[in-house]
Amino acid sequence: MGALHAGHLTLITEARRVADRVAATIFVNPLQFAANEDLDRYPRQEEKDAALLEAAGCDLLWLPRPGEIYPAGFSTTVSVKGVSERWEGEARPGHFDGVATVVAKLLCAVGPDVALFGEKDFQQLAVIRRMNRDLQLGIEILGVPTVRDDDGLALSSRNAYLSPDERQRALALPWALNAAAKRILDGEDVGAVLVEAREELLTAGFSRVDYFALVNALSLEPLDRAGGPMRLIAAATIGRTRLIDNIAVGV
Ligand SMILES: Nc1ncnc2c1ncn2[C@@H]1O[C@H](COP(=O)(O)OP(=O)(O)OP(=O)(O)O)[C@@H](O)[C@H]1O
Ligand SMILES: CC(C)(CO)[C@@H](O)C(=O)[O-]
Ligand code: BAL
Repeated sequence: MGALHAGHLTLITEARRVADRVAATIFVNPLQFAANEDLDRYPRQEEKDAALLEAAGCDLLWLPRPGEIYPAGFSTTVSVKGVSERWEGEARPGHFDGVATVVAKLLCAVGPDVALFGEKDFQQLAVIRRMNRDLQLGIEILGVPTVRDDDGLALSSRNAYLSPDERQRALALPWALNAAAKRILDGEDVGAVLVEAREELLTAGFSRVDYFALVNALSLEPLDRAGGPMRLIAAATIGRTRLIDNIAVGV
């Protein structure tokens, strides 16, 4: 969606390692924003982004206009059930329909062999993998580990909304995830760890925690005790900014 940072550029670097030619799209997709969300203020800097992509080794940039993607009369929705329903799906109703619809269109238009997405949007990656399998698009979907600032905050275009004070307080999110992961691996009660993590975020200055959950890393189903491939996922709001983050638990 643009306003590129080192996380996005890592997708290009990784793509270069696995493919001869690399294409990127920048499209702030209206379909995945609810009416009360930040579509209008989402940062846009297309010329700077184009230069960053070129320097990172991207061969082709497609910047579609909304009317190219959604011409008059557009009537199709791609809706992935199951894995999209909880967490972001609950907090942002309709969001994953918007994501799946646009990603299906972008992938069909570009026709890549491989497509790379960031693990920062962990549930989004799971939704796209499911769609790719269900629609038999035959694309190899690769997840790229989250790129963080030196102090641990996951890079996100939305970090630009944070005041210096909020930016400092936002560190509580990766800290709470890391602390909770250690405690779960140490065998502490999962329910108690998750409740305390929410409290830590509220104490640090987050006004709202949409979820702080231990999930199966493949199905995104909630876990009330440790076992199998595990991921901690969280979404919380500080000031006017909603941040998401996640980490692997174990391995
Ligand atoms: N810190 C990061 N590390 C790795 N990949 C990332 C990171 N941030 C975003 N990405 C990936 O880049 C792609 C484009 O994401 P998008 O344009 O929504 O950026 P974003 O920085 O996540 O923005 P926002 O936080 O505002 O949603 C997605 O596949 C996303 O998962
Ligand atoms: C996958 C995506 C490009 C769909 O608009 C967007 O949600 C993103 O950038 O993460
Ligand atoms: N980074 C996922 C896209 C969104 O938040 O709308």
